[in-house]
Amino acid sequence: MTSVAAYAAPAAKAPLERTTIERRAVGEHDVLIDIKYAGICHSDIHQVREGWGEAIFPMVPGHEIAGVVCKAGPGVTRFAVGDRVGVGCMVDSCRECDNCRAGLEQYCTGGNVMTYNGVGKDGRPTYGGYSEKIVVDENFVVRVPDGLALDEAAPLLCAGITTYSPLRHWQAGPGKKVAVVGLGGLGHMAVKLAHALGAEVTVLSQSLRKKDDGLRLGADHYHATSDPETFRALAGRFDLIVSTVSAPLDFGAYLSLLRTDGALVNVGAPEEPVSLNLFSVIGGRKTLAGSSIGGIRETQEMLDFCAAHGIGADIEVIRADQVNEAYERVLASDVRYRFVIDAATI
Ligand SMILES: NC(=O)c1ccc[n+]([C@@H]2O[C@H](COP(=O)([O-])OP(=O)(O)OC[C@H]3O[C@@H](n4cnc5c(N)ncnc54)[C@H](O)[C@@H]3O)[C@@H](O)[C@H]2O)c1
Ligand SMILES: [Zn+2]
Repeated sequence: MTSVAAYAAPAAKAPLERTTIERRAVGEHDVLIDIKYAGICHSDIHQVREGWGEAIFPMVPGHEIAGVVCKAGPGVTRFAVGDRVGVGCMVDSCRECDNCRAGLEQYCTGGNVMTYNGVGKDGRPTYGGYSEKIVVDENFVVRVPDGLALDEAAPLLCAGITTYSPLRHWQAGPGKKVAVVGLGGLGHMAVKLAHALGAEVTVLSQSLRKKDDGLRLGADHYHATSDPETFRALAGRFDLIVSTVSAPLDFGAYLSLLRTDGALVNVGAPEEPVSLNLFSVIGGRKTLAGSSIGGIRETQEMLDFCAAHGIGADIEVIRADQVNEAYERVLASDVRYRFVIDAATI
């Protein structure tokens, strides 16, 4: 066991504070990662506040981890000391179910191990990326390509893969009209990725406040959802809508923007249920779907795609002692577009 410094919430809704946690000894197939940067995802805030239900405390959040391998177990074959690597939302899975075998570890039916707020195969709680070091099985570690800076790469490990996976699955590309709802951490990555995949991209944001940013990120069009005219003008327009909003939405209104056979894929994870008049999917044979992060193989594919297209996240690097303030700013939609903790300040 190794003691490392970390930022943890001691109880639900409590501010995060500096503390010390134990990391397991580096096993046969493990790597020890010197964490350089950890992104702040809205999911961290949902969980620290127990918005998704009972959670495990103390909680060290953080599932957008970028760092450098500083030790490798004797059985490690894919990584060596000095390699630049990333870890996302999962650190293990059953590895035997159909989904794991298909590279869809995020849909593991045997129980996967989340990077934090989970229980590891050793029976101990898992602690995430707001810490100096982490020990992870090499099968749940991905390589950060040389062209990507580690600070801009960290958010790709969740915000990047969560938007890349549905864009690929629903075949965003040339000739497709894609809308992105919400321009936060996930939303700004969805815009960059959909644009790089060749789709025509529209941002649907509450106001026009971030319009210049949206166009710079790669959007072709930008509309305010607070303006009822938006829903009249864009009715029946899109092949695919990706909603990244962290609060409940009127999905019926957004479904009306799809063309026949279009799909609205929700990746936002609001704390409250939503209701829907099912006539919104019956007319036009529409799909309302969800999607969770992405598998390990697809996460590597996404990082390679980002490196090939020069895509990183737009970030604001902060000191670890600014984390509570950053949470308030995320909740107030005051982030452009991801806070990233400099782990050297932990
Ligand atoms: N499905 C997954 O695998 C997965 C992965 C990561 C995050 N999430 C969830 O996705 C959500 C977004 O995460 P994030 O880190 O991007 O959060 P964020 O706070 O950075 O972004 C959310 C954005 O939605 C905007 N918004 C809020 N209400 C809106 C509305 N009515 N219309 C349009 N925009 C609105 C906010 O202003 C903000 O820009 C969270 O609920 C998070 O838990 C899901
Ligand atoms: Zn996340």
